[in-house]
Amino acid sequence: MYKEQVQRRILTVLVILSLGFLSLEGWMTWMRNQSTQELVEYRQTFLQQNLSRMVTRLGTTLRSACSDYSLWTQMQDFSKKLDRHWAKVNIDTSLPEFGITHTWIVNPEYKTVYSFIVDSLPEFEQPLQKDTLKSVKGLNFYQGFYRYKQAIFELAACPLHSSDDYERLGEATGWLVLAQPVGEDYLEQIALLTDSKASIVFNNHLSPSSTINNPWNIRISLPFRGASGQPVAFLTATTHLEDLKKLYDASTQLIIVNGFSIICLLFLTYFLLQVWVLSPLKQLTNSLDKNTASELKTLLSRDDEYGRLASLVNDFFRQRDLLAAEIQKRGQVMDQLAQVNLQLFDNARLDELTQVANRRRFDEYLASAWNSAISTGNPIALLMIDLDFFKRYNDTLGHPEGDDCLALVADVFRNVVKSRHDLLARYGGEEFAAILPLTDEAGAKVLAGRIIDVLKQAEIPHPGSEFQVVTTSIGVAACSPIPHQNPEMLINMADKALYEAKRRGRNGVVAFSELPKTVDEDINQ
Ligand SMILES: Nc1nc2c(ncn2[C@@H]2O[C@H](COP(=O)(O)OP(=O)(O)OP(=O)(O)O)[C@@H](O)[C@H]2O)c(=O)[nH]1
Repeated sequence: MYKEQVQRRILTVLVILSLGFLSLEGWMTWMRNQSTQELVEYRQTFLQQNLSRMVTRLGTTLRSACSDYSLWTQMQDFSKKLDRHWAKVNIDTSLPEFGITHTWIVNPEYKTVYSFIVDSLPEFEQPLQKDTLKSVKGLNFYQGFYRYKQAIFELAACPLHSSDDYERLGEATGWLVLAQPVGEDYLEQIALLTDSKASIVFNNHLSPSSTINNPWNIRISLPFRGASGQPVAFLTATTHLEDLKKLYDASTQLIIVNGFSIICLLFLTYFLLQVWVLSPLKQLTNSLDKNTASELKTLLSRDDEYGRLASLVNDFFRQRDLLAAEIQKRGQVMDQLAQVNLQLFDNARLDELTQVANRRRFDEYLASAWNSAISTGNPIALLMIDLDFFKRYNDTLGHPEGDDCLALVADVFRNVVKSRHDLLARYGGEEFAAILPLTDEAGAKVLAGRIIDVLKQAEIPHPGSEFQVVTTSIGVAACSPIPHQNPEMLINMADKALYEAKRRGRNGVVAFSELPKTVDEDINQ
């Protein structure tokens, strides 16, 4: 089974691209956060610096204004005008691009307020006069006395205008409010003057703070210090970074849309690769796997590289089929040739007249059976079969009849010598031989006797023979050969026995073992 490497590689590339793009997205997000953070910090710093500058300038100017403060006028009007929101005064300064709002907050709990104002306030005993506190160096001041948590405060409020000394801060409108605790008696004096007992709950009090209460709303408070260096008021500025927030949200959206688009793009890429590359590739490999061109049908109609490839594979299959048919045909021819060869081989080892094995086949088979007997230790026997008075047969009946007789006798012998291991051969002329592997002398003698009997029963007429029918004499020899002995020995033994059978009157069987001892010695010499 092969591995689908192409698909795996494409997926790997797509995964790497995804990771790359996601890293890019991460980097973009980080950069966005970083630059936003820098902008926020920049604005914060700017705000802080600006506030510091304002506090310094306001302090200087107020100090100078308060030093000229000599008349208490419009007290009653001011008291009436004050509402409970007086303590929180908005100053719209010149930072429109940042949308900064400043808020002055007076903290009555700071006793130092008094120490700041005391240098510049007139004596309390000084009679208050109307319309004298209208303007001091371009600044209008109002004053009131109020009660807060059992304490009484004197409050000075300074409206801020764009035309005043803070014009460098831009359009500045609102109030600066300062406070100092005062005694009951002082209040009573004022009440007498104003004919009213004013009191107000300082409920809009805010604690000074310097926080960024959310990323898009910076609030900074700076202390407004009195002569002794203690904070007497706080200038609070807030800026709403809506523009930055919009930018931030837009970039977030962009990053999300980008990420989504990239993922969609990668999926689309994979889909297209699947359709254009992998699917036809699979068809091709399937076709080659299944070893058939049937899978190539749809590919063959294409006019691109896959169509060409499919056509080449198709050609390859066709040529392979042709080649296979050719190989099969040649195989058949080879089989036929082998059969002919076998036939030729057999023919070369067949006696034409009698259709039994010829002398060459006899020699080959005897050698092979002999070696096999040596290696297995089994016995092997040999019959030498010689027709009796055959010269006379030829002489009386003619040579052609002699041939027919030999063929007839061979048929008779073949019916007797028919064991799978035995071989009947024409040894030469009118002499036959039978090689009998795995047979000892006794067994061989039995078979030889049967040959004699069957031939006699065949009753082939032989006018020249004293038996009147064709008969044969058989010499039998058998042994269990050992290495270095050769089959000629067995032939000689059978020959000797045959000679003895002839000598004893023919038409009979003589075994080599029946011969006198001297013959045996001759053979072994
Ligand atoms: N027709 C024919 N005769 C053959 C053939 N081969 C050998 N002969 C004859 O067989 C005869 C053998 O004669 P001999 O060797 O004298 O032996 P015999 O006449 O059979 O006498 P004994 O063997 O002693 O019984 C010869 O006359 C050969 O010509 C053959 O193929 N065809």
